[in-house]
Amino acid sequence: MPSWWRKSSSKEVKKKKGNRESFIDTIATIHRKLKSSSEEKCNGRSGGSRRRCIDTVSEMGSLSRVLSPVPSSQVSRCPSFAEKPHAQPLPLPRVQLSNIERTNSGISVVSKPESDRESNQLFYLPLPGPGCVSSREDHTYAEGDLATASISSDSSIDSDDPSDSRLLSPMGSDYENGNRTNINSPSCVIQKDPFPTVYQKNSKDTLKAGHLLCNNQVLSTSPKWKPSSTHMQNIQIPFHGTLSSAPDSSMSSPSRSPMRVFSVEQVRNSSFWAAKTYPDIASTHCSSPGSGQNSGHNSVGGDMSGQLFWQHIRCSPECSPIPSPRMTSPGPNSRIQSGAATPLHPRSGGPAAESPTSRPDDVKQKSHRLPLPPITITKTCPFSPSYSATTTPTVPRSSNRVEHPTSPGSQWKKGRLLGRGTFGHVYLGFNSESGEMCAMKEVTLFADDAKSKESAQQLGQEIALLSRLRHPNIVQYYGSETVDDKLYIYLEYVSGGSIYKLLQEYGQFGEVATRSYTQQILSGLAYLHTKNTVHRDIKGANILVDPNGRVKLADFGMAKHITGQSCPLSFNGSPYWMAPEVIKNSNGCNLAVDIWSLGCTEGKSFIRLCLQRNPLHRPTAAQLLEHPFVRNVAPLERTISSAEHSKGPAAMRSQAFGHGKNHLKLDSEGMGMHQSRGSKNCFRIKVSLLDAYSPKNVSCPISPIGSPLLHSRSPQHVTLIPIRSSTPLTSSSIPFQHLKQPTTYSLAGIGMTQRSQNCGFHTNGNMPYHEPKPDLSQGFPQGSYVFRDIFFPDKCVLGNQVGHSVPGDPRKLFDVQSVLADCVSQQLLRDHIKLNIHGL
Ligand SMILES: Nc1ncnc2c1ncn2[C@@H]1O[C@H](COP(=O)(O)OP(=O)(O)OP(=O)(O)O)[C@@H](O)[C@H]1O
Repeated sequence: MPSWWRKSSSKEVKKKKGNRESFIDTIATIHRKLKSSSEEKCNGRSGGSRRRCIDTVSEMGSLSRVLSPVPSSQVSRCPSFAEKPHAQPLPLPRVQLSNIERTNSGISVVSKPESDRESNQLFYLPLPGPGCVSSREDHTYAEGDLATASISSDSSIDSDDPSDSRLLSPMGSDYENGNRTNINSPSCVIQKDPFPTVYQKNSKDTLKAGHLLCNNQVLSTSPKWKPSSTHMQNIQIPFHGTLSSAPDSSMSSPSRSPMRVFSVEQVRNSSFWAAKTYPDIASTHCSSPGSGQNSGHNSVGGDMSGQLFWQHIRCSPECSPIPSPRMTSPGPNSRIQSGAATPLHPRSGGPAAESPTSRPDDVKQKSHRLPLPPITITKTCPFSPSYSATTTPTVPRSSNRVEHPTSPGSQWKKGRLLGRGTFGHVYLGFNSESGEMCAMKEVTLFADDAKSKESAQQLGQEIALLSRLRHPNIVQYYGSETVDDKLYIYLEYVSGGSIYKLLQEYGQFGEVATRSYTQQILSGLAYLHTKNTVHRDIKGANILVDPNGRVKLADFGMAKHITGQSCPLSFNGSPYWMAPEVIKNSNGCNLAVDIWSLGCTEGKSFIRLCLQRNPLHRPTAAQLLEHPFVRNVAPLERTISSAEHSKGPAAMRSQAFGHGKNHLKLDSEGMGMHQSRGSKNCFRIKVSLLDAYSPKNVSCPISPIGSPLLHSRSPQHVTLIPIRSSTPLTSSSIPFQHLKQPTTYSLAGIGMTQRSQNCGFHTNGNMPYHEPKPDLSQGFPQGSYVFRDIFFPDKCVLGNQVGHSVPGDPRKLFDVQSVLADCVSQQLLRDHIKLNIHGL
């Protein structure tokens, strides 16, 4: 070999190694900071606070331990197992035990230096230690864990990849699917704060931590929920071959989706990416063996020519005219290449395997196999490279489950691919010991990527934020760990997939679902905002649904904790959901940006409330929870449960009405305005959409999930005609203050003939309404759609009276208000509505 070549190669190796270390340093620094923060809290406490501190540390997620800045200490703790009299071997088959060493450290996996990787190594599988026991006392919302951990029998891949079902032009697809901005596209925007402050670390510390991490190769987090067993050990399992524990895709790098808005630096480098040659890609087929899955976000198969070819023939919604140089996902042909061997990434160091429990010669089984007992798995693939990745100390614990698992050796095994995101793939994780499931977000950390560090920062930010959140409408964070060059984030498994996917597969939602989802999203947002955290990427693809209809906000990669009134100006998120102030860089980011995004994502009923250009005019999430569209919405799961015990279809319809408190009353009163079928005592209200009177100057961003109510097929027909507006429409926005204006909507019913004195009210018994007097020449009078009763349910309108008192049965009027509110909500969904009531 020529000397110049050797020199060059040496430099290259050093460079790559340096990049790798630098990248891992970033992760390490993030984890160290989290740990440091936790330790500071701990040190500031004493006595009885100690336990609480431990809990806090545990609850903060494994991140603080995984990426401890002092990994050496963690490592040193591993052998201490011998000193622990309570240390007991795991109930694993003998064939395993011979190769397993245990420690009592709560620290997870530690592997040998890279130089030893080709030999049979011992590395520690993460098992929680006694000191990591979490009381989980404040796990208020843990009840949802089991509900969401249902097993999906669908062997196919659940992908939310918008590219799956669309043949769109790059721009068009981007627009319709709302994917994040393509850094290479003309519409790309600039992120002003590419590096969150919290992750701007001291370089020395970073280097130190990173070095240790590199030496150890594998570090894992402490579990968010740690088993309370007193026999927590780590296991050392001989390692054969590569440590690529989840080498499903050799191209899984933490690169971003082309549709995501990123930093200035990224944008600047876009030309670099566009012009760059991609030896890694060219030399590597991007396939996801066994995935059988829809194409990934930014996936194109194989080398660059393959990418271009695919884009030409398919134009994935996330495809950019300029293919992303950092394609992280298997190509679209991965579906038909299911089971095909995955070529190695030049640095993957070993053969890829889709599943850690898979045999290399049984690819199909890799992606579709059922969870097998540990002994079976072990015999099949006792120490496969990917086996380590599926082991984690992280054990989700719900309040209604045993806190002391019989076996402390809970191990996550990577299962089928659930979806692909910007940073990597998400797999189903199964704990064959406990039977639990989780979602494993896997990110390959290739340090030769100039942007990997930033990717790590973003992931670290997501981890840091998620670890502090606990709410039934937010995907629960379980923990994270770094295994070799892969980062795993363990999350609550939400088996229903995203709203986006559900809409794609099943079409529009009914009103009950829409209202329920909206209400739950708002609940999650309200909680999030109380934490001064803004999600910044609310959209259908990031809202998951469990089998019981419970909604979970997910993907906090763009989330940010803000201090003060607003966070530093940044441009993150998905353009078509972005609030105007974000786009205009006028006010930076604030909590209100999520409200705007919500208006773009759910139904249309909130659109005029949410999509107000002035963020100060937007109602808060808490205020929107009082909107009749979501107020009193019964949880879907409760509705289903109640329906099972109902006496007949009428009761079920009543249940399905959505007003948990009122639907029975409505039914008995014959006021089931949303029931147009079968209820003799009901009247129907029909809605017609007149495009000719569509509102003017109304910002109406296209949602990738569409509007469930725009093309309603629901038999529920509601018609309202706005007759007047106390606030003449002068702009596209409706100041929130105007919501306090008197009600000026209309609802005509049978026999409603009594006209009010000053508002054009008509009454029919207890049924208030307004005479429809649409000023069509003015367009849609938006102001008339916002009325006090929506937000002030205690102030009822009866006849021409506005007050708190409710003559007769208060529930009746409340029902009426609910009905009216529903109608107005419907009214908000349409550009123009025509009254057409049919009495029965
Ligand atoms: N907790 C979960 N349960 C079930 N499926 C999940 C879960 N988290 C993610 N997924 C699936 O994986 C896909 C990608 O996940 P996610 O969006 O979090 O990744 P990402 O890298 O942050 O993507 P992006 O930032 O581009 O939206 C989701 O669309 C969903 O299909």
